[in-house]
Amino acid sequence: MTVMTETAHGPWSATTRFRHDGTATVGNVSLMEIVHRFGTPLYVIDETDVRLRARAYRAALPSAEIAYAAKAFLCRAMASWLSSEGLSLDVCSAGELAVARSVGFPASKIIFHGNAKTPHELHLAVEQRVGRIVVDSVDEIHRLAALVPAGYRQKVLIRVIPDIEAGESAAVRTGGENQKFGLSVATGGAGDAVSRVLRQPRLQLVGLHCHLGSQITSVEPFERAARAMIEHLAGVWKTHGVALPQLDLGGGHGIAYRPGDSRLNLDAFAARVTDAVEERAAGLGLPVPRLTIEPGRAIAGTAGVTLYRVISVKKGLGHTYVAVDGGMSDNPRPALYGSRYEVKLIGRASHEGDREVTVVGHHCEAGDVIAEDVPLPADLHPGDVLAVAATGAYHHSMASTYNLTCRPPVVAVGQSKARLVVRRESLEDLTRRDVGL
Ligand SMILES: Cc1ncc(COP(=O)(O)O)c(C=O)c1O
Ligand SMILES: N[C@@H](CCCC[NH3+])C(=O)O
Repeated sequence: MTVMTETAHGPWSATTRFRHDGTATVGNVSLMEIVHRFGTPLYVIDETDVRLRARAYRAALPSAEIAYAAKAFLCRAMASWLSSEGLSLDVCSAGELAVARSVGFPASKIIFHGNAKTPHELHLAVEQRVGRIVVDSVDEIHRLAALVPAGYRQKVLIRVIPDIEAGESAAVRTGGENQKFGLSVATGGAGDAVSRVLRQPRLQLVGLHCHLGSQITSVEPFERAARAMIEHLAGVWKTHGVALPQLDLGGGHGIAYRPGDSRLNLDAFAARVTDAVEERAAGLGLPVPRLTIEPGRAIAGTAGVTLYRVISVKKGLGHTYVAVDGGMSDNPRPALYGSRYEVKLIGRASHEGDREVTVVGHHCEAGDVIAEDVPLPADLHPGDVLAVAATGAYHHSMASTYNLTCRPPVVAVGQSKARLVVRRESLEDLTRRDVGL
């Protein structure tokens, strides 16, 4: 008898497969076997998918620097995969820096971001000789310069507000005026920062940075940003006689969360953004800068799957609620951004038709929803296991201990084996962190 195999893709990782008998595998490893070994809720991360995406970026933009945005998801395993794939790393906290450095991620390939880096973070960044620090305020310039020892010059980029906004929801659009990131060209703040950095003998300005927002599925705003940023680089050249060699266009590349969702087309992005940079630079007689891009979600997102156990199925007046053993503490995105997900029953076949249900979490909050109005088999019952797609980015990294819930572990799958890379938080972790009464 042949067992029908559906190749998954869409929002699922490159090696995810579903069979009609209910078997689901990632990298040839059964997800139910992972559940039996490590319990639920649990994040699975497909190492092959991460590596394939890292390679796709390097192949599409061979002369650019690809700096993975660690905020999407970072653990020591992830940092070592990215390092071995030759990527650079965008970090925005001492914690991300520490995890990356703990596996020997080269400091020279680390870019340190943040709108309010603490003095301690700046100190660590300089002490560890990170490749570049992205200046995000005028206040930061003298604070940073004072930390740089004699005989050393810290390379910096300046984050400029491109005044181009894009992204899934207002909460993740960061390229416009009147938000906390970057320096405004319109107010003269960006120009002032350039002059101040150029006057600091211990700082070396190597380029400009911008970031539009996140979960952007159209190339057009990136093309516009590329042209605008080349104009700003030309402005620096005209005013100060310095042709800055680098242009960092940030991240924000969108992925599909559900079948049929659009996502950013990487090849179109590469071709059109490269053309926009080259054409505009040629038009202004400016040397073409080297591009850096900082994709986070587009590298980690589809590599992740969250597995939950169903605790109860409750029929309400309108909706049927399927409650699982996780929720907004492992996935706050529906509550924060109204994000929608693809959910599948795994581990058994169902011959019942689907009905629309709302998958909710176990937290003490009405907005604790994982997936609203999703089709799932009508005979779903407690004990069933559900898989939620595309949870590799901004899930583990945004997890909380709300209701004093233990954060789930991360299990990596690679070379046909599953291994624990981040352990499950324990009740002892939660009680021992309190040090006084
Ligand atoms: C400066 C910067 N770079 C890169 C990213 C990564 O974004 P994404 O995961 O959407 O690619 C972000 C977050 O939006 C960011 O703020
Ligand atoms: N946390 C957001 C993305 C923010 C990107 C960081 N600037 C999300 O889950 O979609």
